[in-house]
Amino acid sequence: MLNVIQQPFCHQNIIEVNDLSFAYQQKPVLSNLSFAVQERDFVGLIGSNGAGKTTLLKMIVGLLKPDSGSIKLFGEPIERFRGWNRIGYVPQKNSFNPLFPATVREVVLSGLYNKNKLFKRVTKADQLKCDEALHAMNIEDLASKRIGELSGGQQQRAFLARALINNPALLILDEPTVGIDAETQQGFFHLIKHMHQHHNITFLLVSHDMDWVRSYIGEHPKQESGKIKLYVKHSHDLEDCRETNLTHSLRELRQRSENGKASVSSWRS
Ligand SMILES: Nc1ncnc2c1ncn2[C@@H]1O[C@H](COP(=O)(O)OP(=O)(O)OP(=O)(O)O)[C@@H](O)[C@H]1O
Repeated sequence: MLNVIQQPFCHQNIIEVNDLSFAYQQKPVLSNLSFAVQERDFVGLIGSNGAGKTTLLKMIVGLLKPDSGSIKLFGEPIERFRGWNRIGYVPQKNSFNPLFPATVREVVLSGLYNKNKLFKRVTKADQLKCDEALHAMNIEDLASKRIGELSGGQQQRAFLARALINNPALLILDEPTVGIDAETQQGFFHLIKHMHQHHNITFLLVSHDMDWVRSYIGEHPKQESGKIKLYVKHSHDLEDCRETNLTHSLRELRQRSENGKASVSSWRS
């Protein structure tokens, strides 16, 4: 069983996994897993094929129920959690039939629909959020293409735009660079590093790219459980937390007074 990460005074745990176990038809995949992710951590989840990384992410986003143990999101037990628009999730790469009828715009807009909004009409404000997310990912020109016509890297950007449309505090990415070329991968890693360092986003990333994980997060895992290792990097030195937090509060205050809420256009800088 893992030790829970020590919490510094100024950051909240936004994911808490406690004593989690899961089996597929009696085949155990995760046993007694415990860890916490703090606001503004970048967590790399590393493990061999079949270690249970995707299964873990699916439980964290509510697609699978643990057999035992508990999950809290932003301090709320997952069973009562309603703030799903604070979480952006990009599942493992889907391969699309080129004839799949949805356009990039429709795919990105679908990030706005949770259970409550499923049948809601798309408003002008929704379209604007979509434009901003497409702009942030530099794929405005692809908006009316069918998603299946896009290259792997372009699809990845579209799914990231879908995850960003709600301006989430937490991004959960499952092997986001699989099947895309080395140059696009570098661009993608550069982008998420930038989001982590400058836009206060917390990341939970499954990746087999050990070179990148080591170079950004560090050589040594913070925790290990079963076949899963967690590499963790906070976005700034812990001793700077007090000052950094104050800056964030002021920025938030300013954003609130200027336009009510933060806009995804600030992703692009
Ligand atoms: N729907 C399912 N039904 C039965 N077994 C499953 C199902 N999904 C996954 N498994 C099994 O559970 C184990 C963990 O799978 P999971 O996809 O979580 O691993 P992973 O660490 O994400 O692997 P990879 O690195 O290959 O993506 C594997 O042995 C897999 O075969």
